[in-house]
Amino acid sequence: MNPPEVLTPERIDERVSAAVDALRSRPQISNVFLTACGGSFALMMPLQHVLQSSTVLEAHALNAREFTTRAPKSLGPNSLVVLCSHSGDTPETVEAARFAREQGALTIALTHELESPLALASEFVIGYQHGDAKRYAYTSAPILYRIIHALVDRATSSSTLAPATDAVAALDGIVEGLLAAHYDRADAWAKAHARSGLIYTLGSGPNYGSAYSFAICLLQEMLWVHSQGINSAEYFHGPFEITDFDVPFIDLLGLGVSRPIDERTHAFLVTKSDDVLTLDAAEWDLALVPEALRPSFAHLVFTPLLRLYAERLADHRGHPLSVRRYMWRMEY
Ligand SMILES: N[C@@H]1[C@@H](O)[C@H](O)[C@@H](COP(=O)(O)O)O[C@@H]1O
Repeated sequence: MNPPEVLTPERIDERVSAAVDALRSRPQISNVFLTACGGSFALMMPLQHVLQSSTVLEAHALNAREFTTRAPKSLGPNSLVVLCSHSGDTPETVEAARFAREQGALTIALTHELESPLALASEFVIGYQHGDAKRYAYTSAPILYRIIHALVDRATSSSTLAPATDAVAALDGIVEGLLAAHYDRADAWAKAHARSGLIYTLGSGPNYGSAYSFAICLLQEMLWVHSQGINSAEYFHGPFEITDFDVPFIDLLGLGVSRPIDERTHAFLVTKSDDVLTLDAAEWDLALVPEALRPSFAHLVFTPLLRLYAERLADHRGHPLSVRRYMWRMEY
């Protein structure tokens, strides 16, 4: 059997350049809507963080159905709408692209399926790599990261796209090194949690999306484990009351301005739960990533690292990540 066809880096880079040129030449961009569903929506959360913390652009990360239902009054020809759908046929995301174009917004969509309804509905379409033959640098999240830095540069007259692109080029080495280093730990954690019915995930700032997608996509959707992705900044405002010695948590510790949020939560958590898996970005070798970018870059590492833990969990539970009860199997 032939290996599945993978889009080449050159082809992806061409599409990224076309989208970057389009957002550079747009006469005005005053707001940005980052919209998708599920795991693809989670990819938008760190982008909103980058835009809000470094530009005066109004930036909104919204589920695609929320986006079309709210029909933001500020959406129009001065808007950029960034969409993502792996399949390219999630109806809510396709409808969001159509709606955005009707309002005159510039639409840039990422999808793995270049002939899909989303690709046809969007003005600029960028494909990405996926599956065993992928390079992490050419998967969806790092491509979005590059595009958002082009927008930061436009909005602030800075030059972050080149260092962000260089940082992304280092992603494969960073992720592969960490996957090898974490394999035994992930396997032991997964074996210990082969019967766990519930696992919470915690993260904040640009890493909240990684915690959220791990909870809703990997644990709930794919492994049928009860979960919630809790923003560490919200932990003391309700969720900490369920903490107990035998309640499992995965706690993501990020970098930069969000780290004190994570550290405060972590310090409390480990005194009350004996079952905390801590993944700490401060332990990684990020020498090839400029220091200023490391806080927002970390999510590009957390997501594939968490996937290793899910894959080991799937193996120990005898529950492949591909199994669904309802999704894609019936009308809903
Ligand atoms: N884990 C995700 C889900 O969260 C999402 O609802 C669905 C549609 O996603 P997409 O629009 O990216 O194809 O598929 C994936 O399995």
